[in-house]
Amino acid sequence: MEPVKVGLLGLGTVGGGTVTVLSRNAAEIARRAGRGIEISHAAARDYDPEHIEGLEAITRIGSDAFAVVEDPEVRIVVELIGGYSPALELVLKAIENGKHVVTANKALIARHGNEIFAAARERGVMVGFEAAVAGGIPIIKALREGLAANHIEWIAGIINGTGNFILTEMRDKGRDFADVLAEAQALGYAEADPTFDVEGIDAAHKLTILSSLAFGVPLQFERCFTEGISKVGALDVAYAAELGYRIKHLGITRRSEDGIELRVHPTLIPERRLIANVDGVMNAVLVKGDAVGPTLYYGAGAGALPTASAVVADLVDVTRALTTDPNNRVPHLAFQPDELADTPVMPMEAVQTAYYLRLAALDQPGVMARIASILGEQGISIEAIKQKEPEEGQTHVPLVMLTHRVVERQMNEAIARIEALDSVQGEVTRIRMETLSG
Ligand SMILES: NC(=O)C1=CN([C@@H]2O[C@H](COP(=O)(O)OP(=O)(O)OC[C@H]3O[C@@H](n4cnc5c(N)ncnc54)[C@H](O)[C@@H]3O)[C@@H](O)[C@H]2O)C=CC1
Ligand SMILES: N[C@@H](CC=O)C(=O)O
Ligand code: NA
Repeated sequence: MEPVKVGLLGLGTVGGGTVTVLSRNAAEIARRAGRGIEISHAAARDYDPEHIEGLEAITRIGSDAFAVVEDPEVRIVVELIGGYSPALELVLKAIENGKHVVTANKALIARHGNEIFAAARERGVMVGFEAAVAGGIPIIKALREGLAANHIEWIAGIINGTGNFILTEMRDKGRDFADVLAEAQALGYAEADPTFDVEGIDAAHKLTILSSLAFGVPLQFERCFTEGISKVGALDVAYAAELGYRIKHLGITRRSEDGIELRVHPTLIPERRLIANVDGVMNAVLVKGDAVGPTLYYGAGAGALPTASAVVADLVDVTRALTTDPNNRVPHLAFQPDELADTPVMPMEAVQTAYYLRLAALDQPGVMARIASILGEQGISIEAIKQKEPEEGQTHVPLVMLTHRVVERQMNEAIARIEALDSVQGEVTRIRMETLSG
């Protein structure tokens, strides 16, 4: 059978990796897919021909991405340019032209996926996006197919490689934040706008996708609570370690009677958990299903070849399913499109977690009692409290507390009241905690 013809948009980190994987493993991929998969037309604004293995196999390379989606020979368009525009217009045009799409663009799927999947359904084409979440880890496949028997209860994941790389290097080598971020950018891990990585926006895009796949709800990126890692300091990392915890940037989505939690924030987790020991650019996703129990998926979350592994796996899937009845394909969001539920996403104020708190207070009789009574009045019980040595020349001493679980609204109130005390200096640092056991 004739090889299936692919149009490739973008020849950067992931585009280059995709060319390489398709060329290196061409024979094995064809044995799996039932026919060869070849890039017949590529477009990129700029690329480095010296460093892309397999580039010579591409018949036509230009700079006009719209020419690729209009190319009648192309059956599958692979979008690897990133961003919202013109990626959205290109993907919609490809679908309109009856082409299948594969993309690694989580920003696009999280914000425009509902529209894209509706258009694809209408036209009877497939949209693959395995590379969009946790890079090379086949987590979308796992949720859509492998765990299809389960009522999924919650997911917690380290889903941004750049952020995990930064936290790991800062903790293990005492390196400076900006210096590690520059290295992540040089290695091709970071987003075009790296604030997406450090402020949790990229993780929120991915979590939005995971939540929809797990609970059968439409994509609702705008409802995701997002807090980044830029304020995580060396002091809190060290205090957390003394207490037996690691700080990880987690995406957490949980379903309960009250709705769906959808939140990305730095989180203290017990250091004995496997996921607490996932370091560097590696990602890990913990999924709790009612039948299977907890399952953990681990692998490289960013980088050329790991991400290309997911892009090419989607190409194989699409190739295998080219002739199938569109109604019998695996639904984009795991649940049949007419079966999506309208379970609400809970406001962060209504979410319950335990907390790590750090504050600076005057070392005087009665101060600790006052703080404890404010917490008590808000229904917050303290699990552990430690008074640290004051820094050289400081009048206030650091106090570190771990609390039991409480609704965020109560904690906001308690923090506001503690910060208003004359005996307390500056702001209270708060980091949410999860045991990830239930
Ligand atoms: N770098 C990584 O490790 C991962 C990236 N992704 C996603 O993959 C996508 C691509 O990311 P990278 O490869 O890192 O980006 P990149 O910046 O390395 O490459 C982008 C490529 O697209 C081209 N391009 C941009 N705008 C264009 C336009 N209007 N017309 C034609 N060409 C255009 C550029 O010239 C370049 O060749 C993004 O959506 C990103 O979020 C997903 C997982 C991992
Ligand atoms: N910038 C992202 C790339 C992969 O999705 C990350 O660092 O995880
Ligand atoms: Na993936």
